[in-house]
Amino acid sequence: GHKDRHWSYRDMPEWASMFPNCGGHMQSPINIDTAAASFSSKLEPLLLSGYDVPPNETLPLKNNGHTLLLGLPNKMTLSGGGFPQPYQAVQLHLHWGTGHTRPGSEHTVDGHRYAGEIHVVHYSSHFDSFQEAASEPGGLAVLAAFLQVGLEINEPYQHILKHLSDIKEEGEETVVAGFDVTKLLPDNFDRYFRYNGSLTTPPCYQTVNWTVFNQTVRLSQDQISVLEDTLQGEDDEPIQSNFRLPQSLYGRSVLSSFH
Ligand SMILES: NS(=O)(=O)c1c(F)c(F)c(SCCc2ccc(C(=O)O)cc2)c(F)c1NC1CCCCCCC1
Ligand SMILES: [Zn+2]
Repeated sequence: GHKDRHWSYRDMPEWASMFPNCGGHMQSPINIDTAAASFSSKLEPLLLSGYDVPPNETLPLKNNGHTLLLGLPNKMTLSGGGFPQPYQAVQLHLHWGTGHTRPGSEHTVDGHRYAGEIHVVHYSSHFDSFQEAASEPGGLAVLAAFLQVGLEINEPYQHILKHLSDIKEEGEETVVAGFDVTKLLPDNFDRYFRYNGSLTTPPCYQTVNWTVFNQTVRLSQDQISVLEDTLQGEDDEPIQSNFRLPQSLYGRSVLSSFH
């Protein structure tokens, strides 16, 4: 109910009654209709600096009951990309499906749902904190890339996935050695979709500048299965299909940085 403000993907229809933003008209995720996307020459290549975290530094990795959260140093800066100002990283997390039969990306492209999706969450460097930025339009920026099943093991993802058995239970936390976080993203920073939307879970703040890479990331089937079968959330239920359904555009347009 209202007081405990706790939510789950099962009670997605109730989110708007507990968190008013979730019922707004600029919600995420969305289905990206590639034919309806309009090219914008303002969408220059993304510039990521400070993402190569030295191995002698550690990053916190937490099972927060909804996903795996990797805490990021806010020296990691996102700029270029037609952004009005630079953004600083907060955390990254993943969304996935169930039993490699039901895929779990949040965004879909021409109705296609991918196996999973990575989100790197940032806040505008105009503000001193995530919370402050979260209440301003464009205050937040999330980089999203689709995870697909490929034939090879993805070593950079293994750097995180190898720790999941240590944080099976909700609330458990461990640390991973610093590494180049850009290696979790596609290598083409020039081709992406752009639209204004929201966080995809409560509190659903409608202040997110979304960037969805056109190129996907490939993980092995085993790696996707580790993601789907390891972490447990509330009452030891496995965390699976932790994605929100697509939201209406209500007239919003999706831009693309490429023809
Ligand atoms: N796709 S998304 O970016 O909206 C998103 C999700 F879909 C998410 F599912 C999540 S996880 C749920 C929110 C949450 C819960 C607990 C903790 C903690 O114990 O530290 C942290 C966060 C999640 F953390 C995020 N990103 C968060 C959104 C809400 C809270 C503010 C933190 C940064 C962005
Ligand atoms: Zn997310």
